[in-house]
Amino acid sequence: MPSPIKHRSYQLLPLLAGLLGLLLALTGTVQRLDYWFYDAALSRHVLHKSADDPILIEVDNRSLAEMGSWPWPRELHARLIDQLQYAKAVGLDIALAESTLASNKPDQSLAAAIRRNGKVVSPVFPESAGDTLTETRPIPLLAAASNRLGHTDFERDNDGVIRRTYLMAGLGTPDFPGFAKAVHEVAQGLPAPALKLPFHANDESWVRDDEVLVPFGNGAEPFERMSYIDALSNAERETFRDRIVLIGVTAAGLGDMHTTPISANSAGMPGVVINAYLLRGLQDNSLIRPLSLLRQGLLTLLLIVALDYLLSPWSRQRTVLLAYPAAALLVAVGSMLLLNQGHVWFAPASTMLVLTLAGLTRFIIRQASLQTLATTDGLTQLANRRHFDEVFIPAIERQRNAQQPLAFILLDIDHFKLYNDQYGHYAGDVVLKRVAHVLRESFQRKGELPARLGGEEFGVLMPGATMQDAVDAAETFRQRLEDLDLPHDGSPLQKVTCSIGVAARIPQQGDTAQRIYEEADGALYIAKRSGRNVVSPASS
Ligand SMILES: Nc1nc2c(ncn2[C@@H]2O[C@H](COP(=O)(O)OP(=O)(O)OP(=O)(O)O)[C@@H](O)[C@H]2O)c(=O)[nH]1
Repeated sequence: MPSPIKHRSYQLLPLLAGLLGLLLALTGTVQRLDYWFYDAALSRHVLHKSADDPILIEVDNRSLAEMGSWPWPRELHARLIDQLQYAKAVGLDIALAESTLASNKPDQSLAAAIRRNGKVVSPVFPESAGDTLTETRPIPLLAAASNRLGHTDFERDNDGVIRRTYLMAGLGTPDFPGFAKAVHEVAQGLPAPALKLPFHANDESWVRDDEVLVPFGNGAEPFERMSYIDALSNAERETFRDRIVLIGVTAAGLGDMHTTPISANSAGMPGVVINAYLLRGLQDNSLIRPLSLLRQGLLTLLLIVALDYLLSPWSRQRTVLLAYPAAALLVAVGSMLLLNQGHVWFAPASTMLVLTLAGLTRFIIRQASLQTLATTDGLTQLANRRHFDEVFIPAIERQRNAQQPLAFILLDIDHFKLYNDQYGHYAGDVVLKRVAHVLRESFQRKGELPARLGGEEFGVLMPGATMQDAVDAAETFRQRLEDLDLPHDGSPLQKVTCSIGVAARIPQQGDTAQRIYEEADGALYIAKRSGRNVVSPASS
């Protein structure tokens, strides 16, 4: 069926837009955008100091310079732990996974200090040993003396930056609290849990649960730091009263250093500092929770439905084109506000992408349907006069340049006024639709364009057709219409028929649409005069 719409390719655009979206999602571009938004939002988040903030005792370069190279004797750690007897909780974020070789006296003295203190949390983390994944814990003596163990596992995002961790994790089952959570539990006075047996497994993986984003902030670090060597001084004992203390390695090159959103351009952030931020988040309830994919998807859907509702059909195309990207921008701003005010992370990039694509799709579909409306006759769905002229005029030019023929068929229903008078206007409309249907069926070749030119007058453009071709095609159509036997009492044949005039030739200089139309109209007039229901070729 010849289409009255010129740009059917419009309808492919939503598909292409969808594919582009998929590509952006698959190549990780969307995720990178989310990271960018997240980091930008965090950089607007300023943290303020509070009395509950942990104190960090750091194995820093100064302590190393004064106390000798690492590892230090365990008796030294025992001394420090004794210094912290009045602390609310102590996170000993130092790997003590190997026994001292010479004798186990140092281990015993550290274990005794840990036990005396009673509020020490020690670290556990996953490590692969060949094909096997193991939990690396402090040696059993120290693990047993600790109040509890906490895992120090952070998740590295695709761009290598640490933004999130899990409050629970473990081999096979996630039953170790995160290190900061464990320290927080001790500070809250929760009873020490029973120590689980070490777990080694070939087929178990490290399982994570309860995802949170670390509430890093911009500006000055909100917690105090103290060199290990200073913390050993008796004068400092009172400093730690009722405080949460984290002990860890911060000297460059010695401990674990991680890239974080606020340390991306510097040397990295020691694990113990990340834990301090986490602990702070736990203390003042400012841990950031990511919105689940399901909720995020539902919210996106809701947004699209709401926008669709607001942009009801009468809104202007420009509004549609601008509204969706504007909504996408609002989503970005909203997600930043939600992060800073509500401590919830709504990763905006995919929603923004979906909104933009939805807007583009809606715009394209509306554009296509507007074009259909502008080029189609509402009653018969054939091309309208305007569209017919748009095609007719350049076709004349083209055929003239190519020295190829062109035919124009003009047809008019016979005694249609009588039909309307007798059967009513509505029945007349039905006849017009039937005629249009037969026309569509009769002129299906490439380039042929049947159209309703007005009232009960139809035209067909046949580029490439000679007079003989066009007269034959017109005759076939005339016969088909007659064969429909649509009753028409006012007609001598008692059925609906039409008269047809045909103009056809290789267009010459000076040939215009008007001239060709008038020729066909003259032939149609002769057809009417000669008794109707005939095809009459124009004599040019
Ligand atoms: N039902 C209906 N009738 C229409 C429509 N457009 C035009 N007409 C009618 O078509 C009729 C055309 O009548 P005329 O031009 O006098 O010609 P005719 O009665 O067909 O007579 P001949 O053409 O000489 O055979 C008029 O009665 C118009 O009202 C339409 O959209 N629907």
